[in-house]
Amino acid sequence: MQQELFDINSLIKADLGALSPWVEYRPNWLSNQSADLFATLKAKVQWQQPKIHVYNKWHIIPRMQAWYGDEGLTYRYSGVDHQSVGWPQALNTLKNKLIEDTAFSFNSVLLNRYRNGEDKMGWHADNEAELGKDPVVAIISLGAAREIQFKQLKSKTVSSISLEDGSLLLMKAGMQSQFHHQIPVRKKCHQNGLA
Ligand SMILES: O=C(O)CCC(=O)C(=O)O
Ligand SMILES: [Fe+2]
Repeated sequence: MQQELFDINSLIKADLGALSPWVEYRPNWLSNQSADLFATLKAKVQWQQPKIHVYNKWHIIPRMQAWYGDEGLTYRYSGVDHQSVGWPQALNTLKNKLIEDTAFSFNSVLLNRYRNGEDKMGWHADNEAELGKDPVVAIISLGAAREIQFKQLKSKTVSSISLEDGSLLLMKAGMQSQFHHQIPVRKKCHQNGLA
């Protein structure tokens, strides 16, 4: 049976602002499974820290990453083509639960591991051609809570949501063309987070 996603309006009234038609947030989506999943992913995933070329300089990305997708898929991120080798079991189970609960389809996942509050991701939209036009993007968070900020490009309004351990955030169709998002530095956070 398809579960109703929580309406973000009823949960984060103060910060919601311009976001309400575009995102849905379910704080305890993984109930008590998040610690096991986090431990499995930390141990089993081949975490990488690629270098990217920006404004004529090479930078090592300020977080760890790994990508998985349906077999045969190629995905370009951080300037490198990644060829899919299929889904590890833990991620396949998670993907199936996501598809069942949201009734959207998902073909790949980018794992981002923030080792502490200094690790971050800058302003961007998830608008790579491989994701298709107006993609629906889900963010599943594990470990230490980190803030995600959304900037509406037209109004420049910035809204934020705390991504709690075990939460699911859905960015719905159309969002990527109207907002950018980022995971800013949080110097007081000394723990691991993964999304
Ligand atoms: O780590 C997150 O919560 C967001 C990551 C993100 O925006 C991305 O991978 O495109
Ligand atoms: Fe993103």
